[in-house]
Amino acid sequence: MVKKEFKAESKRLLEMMINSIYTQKEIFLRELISNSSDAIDKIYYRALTDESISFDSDNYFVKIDIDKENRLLTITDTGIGMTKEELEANLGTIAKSGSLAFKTENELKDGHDIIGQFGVGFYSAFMVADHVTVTSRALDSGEAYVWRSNGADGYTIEEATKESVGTTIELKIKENTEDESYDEFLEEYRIQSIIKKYSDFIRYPIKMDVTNRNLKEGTEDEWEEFTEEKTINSLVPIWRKNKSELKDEDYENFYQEKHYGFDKPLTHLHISVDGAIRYQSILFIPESMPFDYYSKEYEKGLELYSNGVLIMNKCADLLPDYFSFVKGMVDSEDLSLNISREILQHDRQLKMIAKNIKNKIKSQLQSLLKNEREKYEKFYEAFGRQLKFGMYNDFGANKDELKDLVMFYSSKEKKLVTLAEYVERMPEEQKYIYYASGDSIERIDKMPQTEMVTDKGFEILYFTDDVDEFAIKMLMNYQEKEFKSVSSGDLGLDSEDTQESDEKDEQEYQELFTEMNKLLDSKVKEVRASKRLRTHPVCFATDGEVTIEMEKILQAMPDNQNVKAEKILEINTEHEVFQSLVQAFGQDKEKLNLYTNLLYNQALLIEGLPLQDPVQFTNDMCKVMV
Ligand SMILES: Nc1ncnc2c1ncn2[C@@H]1O[C@H](COP(=O)(O)OP(=O)(O)OP(=O)(O)O)[C@@H](O)[C@H]1O
Repeated sequence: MVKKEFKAESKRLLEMMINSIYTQKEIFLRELISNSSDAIDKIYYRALTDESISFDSDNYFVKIDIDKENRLLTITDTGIGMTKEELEANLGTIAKSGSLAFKTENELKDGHDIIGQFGVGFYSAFMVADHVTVTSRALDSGEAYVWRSNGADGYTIEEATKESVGTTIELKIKENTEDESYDEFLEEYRIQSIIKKYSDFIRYPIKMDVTNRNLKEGTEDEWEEFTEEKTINSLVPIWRKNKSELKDEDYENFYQEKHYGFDKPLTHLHISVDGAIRYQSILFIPESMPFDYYSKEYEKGLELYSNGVLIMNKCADLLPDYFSFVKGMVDSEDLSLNISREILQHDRQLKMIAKNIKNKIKSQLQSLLKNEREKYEKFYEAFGRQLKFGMYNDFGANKDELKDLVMFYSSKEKKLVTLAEYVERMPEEQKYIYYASGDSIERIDKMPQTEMVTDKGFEILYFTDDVDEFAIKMLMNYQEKEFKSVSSGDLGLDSEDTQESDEKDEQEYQELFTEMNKLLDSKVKEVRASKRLRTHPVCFATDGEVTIEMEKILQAMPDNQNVKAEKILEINTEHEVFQSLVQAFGQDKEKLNLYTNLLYNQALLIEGLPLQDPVQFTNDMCKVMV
C-alpha cells in the first residue's frame, strides 16, 4: 500500500490544526456534520431529476456513535458518498487555497488562532483526533474505499467493504495531555450539547444512542440504565423558527456554521414575509471587512433555498452592489427547485424578493444609525466606501437611496456626521455645504483654503476617500443645498464690503498679477488676490468641475485622459510676503521671478502635488537665504 503525501499547502494547514491552540476545538463536529448534511442534499437533488432514485426521508440521517473504551467517535451519513478519486481529490488537498495565506498572516498578527472560523472543514478533525479513517461508498458504485491518515505524514486509500451508500468517519480521539483534555469528546452529554449548539437547524436527523435511566420495576429507589436512539437536533431550520425563540448567540452560531465570515456579525435581520411574495431570510452585516472584499475574488450574493433545499450558493441578483457586504440566505417556496441561473435572472418573484431585501437592509442601517450610533460607525468604517461607490456608480442611479447613509468627518464635531446633521446645523446665512479634500484629516486641518470658511464659523466636511468628491458631484445637492469645495474659485461667502475692497485690490495689483502669470508661463489659469486666505501667503483655487484632488485620482488611473484642474494661484495681499512681491515688481524683475516660482511651488507642496523641478526649487530657496 502506497502512502501518499498531502499537497504542500494542505500539509501546512494540517500542521496548524494538529498543533492548534484553538480553544474551540469542538467546532470539528459542526464541520463534519455539515459535510454529511451537504452529502445528503446531493442525493436529494439527484432524486429530483433522476427517477431511479427515490428519496424517502426516513432513510437519510446522520448517526453519531461513541466508543469510549477504544476512544472512537464515529460520524456516519447516508449521503452521496465518495469514489476513490473523490476521496483523493477532496481529502488530499485543500480546496480553498486563498484562505491559508490569510490565516497564517493573521495568526502572526493577532497572536491567536483563528482556525475554525474558516471553511477548513474536514481537516478540523485533526484538532481532536490523531487518526482519521473515512470509509465511503459512492452512489452508483458497488465499491467502497477507505482513506486513512494520522495527519502528519500523508494518507492511504484502500479498497474496503461497506454495505450501503454513504460515508463513515471514524475519529480516534487524542489522549489527554497536561494542558488539554480530549475525553470530553467521548462524553454523550458533551457531544449532544455541541450538536444542539451548532447543528440544531440541520434538515436531516442527527441520531445518537443516548443513555437513560428508569426506575427498576417493582422498586422505588433502584435505577436501571438503558440506551435508546434519539434525534438530537430539532430539524427546523433557524429561519423557520420564531424570532422570539432565538437569541443573538443562535444567529452568531449560524453565521459561523455557514462560514459567512471570520468575524462576528455586527447585526442580523430575520425576515419573514407572507404576502404577494413569500420568503424567509436571515441576513448579516459583518463586523469587519473580508480580507478579499476589494479584490476580484470577492463574490457577492446570498444563499438561495427553495423550500428548504439549497439551490444556489451565491445568488448575486439578490443584492445590489452597494450592499455586497451583506451575507445570509433566502428561502422561498415560490421558487422552482430546478430553476436555471439564466431563468432566475429574469424571475419576477426573485426580483420582488431582491427589492424587498434591499429595502429591509436600508431600514436596518437607518435604524442602526439612529439608535446605535457606535455600531453604525463601526459598520461605516468597514463598508462606508462601498456606499459612496454606490452613489457614484451607474451614473448616480442609486444616489437618493444612499444619501442618508453616508457620513463624513466634520471640522466642527471632530467625528463622522451625516449630511442631514450638517444641513440642520447650517446657520441661515450659509448657502453651501462646504467640503475640503485631502489625504488625511490632519492634512486637511492645515489647508490654507479652509481659513476663510472656518473664520466664518462654518462647518467643513473632510473628504479623505478617493471616491468622496466623485460621489458628491453625482449627488449635486442635499436638501437643496449645493456642495462647494473650499478651493473653488467662488466660495459664495462675500459680503458687499469685502467684495468692494477685493475689487480694489484686483485693479491695483492687476499688472503685478499679469506679470506673475506670464512668469509662470501659463502653468496656472490666473494669478489673483485671495479672498479666502487669512494667515497663509498662498494657495491654489480651482475653476470648473475638476478639483485638484480629482486631478490626482484621475492622473493615477491607467487610462487617464490627462485631465487637469484649472488652477488659480491665489495670493494673500494682507501677508507681509506680498509687500516683497510689490517691491520686487517695481525694482527687481529677477527677484519677482524667483518669488513667483517659490510661491507657485509652495502651493503645489501644500496640495501634495509633485514639484516639476525640485532641484530648481531648492536652489531658489538657497538664493533667498544668502
Ligand atoms: N461526509 C461526506 N460525504 C461526501 N463528501 C464529503 C463528505 N465530507 C467531505 N466530503 C467532500 O470533501 C470535500 C471537502 O470537504 P471540506 O469539509 O474540507 O470542505 P468543504 O465542505 O468543501 O468546504 P467548507 O467546509 O469550507 O464548507 C467536500 O466538498 C465534499 O465534496
